[in-house]
Amino acid sequence: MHSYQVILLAAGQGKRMKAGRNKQFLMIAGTPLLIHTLRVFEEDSLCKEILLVVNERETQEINDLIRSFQLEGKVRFVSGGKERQDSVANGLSAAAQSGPDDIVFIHDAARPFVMREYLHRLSAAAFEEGGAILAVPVKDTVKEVDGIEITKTTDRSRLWLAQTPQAFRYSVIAEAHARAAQEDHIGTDDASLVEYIGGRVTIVEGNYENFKVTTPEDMMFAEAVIKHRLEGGKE
Ligand SMILES: Nc1ccn([C@@H]2O[C@H](COP(=O)(O)OP(=O)(O)OP(=O)(O)O)[C@@H](O)[C@H]2O)c(=O)n1
Ligand SMILES: C[C@](O)(CO)[C@H](O)COP(=O)(O)O
Repeated sequence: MHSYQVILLAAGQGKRMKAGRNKQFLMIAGTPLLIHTLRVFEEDSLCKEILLVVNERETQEINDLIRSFQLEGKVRFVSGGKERQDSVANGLSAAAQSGPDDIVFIHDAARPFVMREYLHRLSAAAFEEGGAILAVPVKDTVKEVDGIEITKTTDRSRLWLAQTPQAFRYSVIAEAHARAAQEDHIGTDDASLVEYIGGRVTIVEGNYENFKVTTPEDMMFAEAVIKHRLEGGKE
């Protein structure tokens, strides 16, 4: 079992949620979204430290929130950046004392339902392979389109939906972000930056409950997951 640090990303604006504020503060079953996610890592004995990346303007509010839930034990605050990739880069800078083979997780705080068993599988895979991500098989047929015209139907059997955490040996992800910054290369996830420099990233099959809370209907799905778990579904 390999311990890890997690760069927990919470410095976005939640624009697609249309809530007028950072979605991390929105309540799911009476508890803020961010607290649900923080709790997972606070309670995981393999998690050594939570590098919580936040918008500087929200630091005090988030710090007060964390203390009110007594979840400050492993948290170290990091300032977020303009884009998600910038926030990750700031998190990596804060983790710079890590050894080259230390495992770093990068996780969207907007994914509150990741389960501990998957975190442990991911850590082992990242240690063995250098990089690993949670992902789930596509369930729908996926089309490429031009405007409204379908130009291609992709081979679904080879398509997976990337989730987070995405886990890497520190040296691997640090090099990938350094090269991306040097070459102004932007990726929508961190695995793509490792792929960009020819690095190996593997898949650990996760589950569909680990979705990213992004748009208003996701709040309904989130409430349903909590209800299912309270009624005895697996934690
Ligand atoms: N500059 C940014 C942008 C995003 N994130 C974080 O990255 C995660 C995934 O991003 P997303 O779901 O897109 O969140 P937002 O950027 O807040 O959403 P939107 O794009 O709708 O504004 C979120 O937990 C978000 O807080 C971040 O830390 N720093
Ligand atoms: C990293 C990610 O969650 C993998 O699916 C996704 O790419 C984040 O996208 P976002 O637009 O920054 O939420």
